[in-house]
Amino acid sequence: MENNKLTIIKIGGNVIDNPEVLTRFLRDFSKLETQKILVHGGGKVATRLAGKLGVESMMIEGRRVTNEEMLDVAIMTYAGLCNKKIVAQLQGLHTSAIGLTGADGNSIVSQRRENSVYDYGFVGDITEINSKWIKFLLDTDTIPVFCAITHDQKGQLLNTNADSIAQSLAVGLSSLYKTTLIYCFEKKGVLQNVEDENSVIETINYTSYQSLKKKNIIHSGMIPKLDNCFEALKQGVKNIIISNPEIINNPNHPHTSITL
Ligand SMILES: Nc1ncnc2c1ncn2[C@@H]1O[C@H](COP(=O)(O)OP(=O)(O)O)[C@@H](O)[C@H]1O
Ligand SMILES: CC(=O)N[C@@H](CCC(=O)OP(=O)(O)O)C(=O)O
Repeated sequence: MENNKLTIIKIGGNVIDNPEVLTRFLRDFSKLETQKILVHGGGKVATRLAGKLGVESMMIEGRRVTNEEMLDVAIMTYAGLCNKKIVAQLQGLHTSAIGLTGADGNSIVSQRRENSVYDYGFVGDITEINSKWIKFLLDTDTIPVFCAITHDQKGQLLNTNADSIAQSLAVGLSSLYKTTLIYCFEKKGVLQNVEDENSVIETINYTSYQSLKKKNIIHSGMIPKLDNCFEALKQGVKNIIISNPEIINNPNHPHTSITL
């Protein structure tokens, strides 16, 4: 185990929602020979369960509007169903994993988003990462598995985008570890043409990002993801990759590297 290297991987809803892809990913993830943290979303699962419970889903600019009922659905889905299934599979792979919300161990503190044009409800923006406690877990060979729920230190849980959680963890831990941040989703990387899997853009810097956005080559969920990448780079994270889960056991697999 390389103790000064840390790999933070975020998996999106389309990976979580496909049991075969998830199982294969977790098997490869468990074999990674660096320290590691897993962050997962599950937006698609939450939307589906909310529908079954008669709770309407609304997204604005890639973020879920979260009223009290939707917050309950988010907590049940992310902190319960998705998180515990992943942790159980990791235990089955003989790794020691612990499933966490930001409230557990006071690991991720956020504040309710107030100064926005829209009222997102119970949505939190991250203000602090408890790096010392997370390092303690890593030092005892425990793999933290974070879901998309944080807390405000006043007793309130908040829904927080999983891409932002991965970004903040990478920023908070990059002074302690040589940190690599990998966003895994269903495509091989950021694509020149979303319909063509083989059009992976190898490198994106801030200038090319602006131009790709203007041409609408990059849109919807990819915009907040890349905003998170550039924020992480600005705050000292050195290595950021976007690809699909196959990147974990094959570094030569196509992927997009994000640079400043
Ligand atoms: N140029 C692009 N290359 C790849 N995906 C893109 C691009 N532009 C927009 N997208 C969209 O971004 C989505 C990924 O964002 P999101 O759904 O938030 O990811 P995640 O599954 O990690 O939560 C893809 O499903 C795709 O539809
Ligand atoms: C505030 C906000 O938008 N939270 C997200 C958290 C889940 C998430 O990020 O899931 P994916 O990574 O699968 O999209 C949501 O409820 O959809």
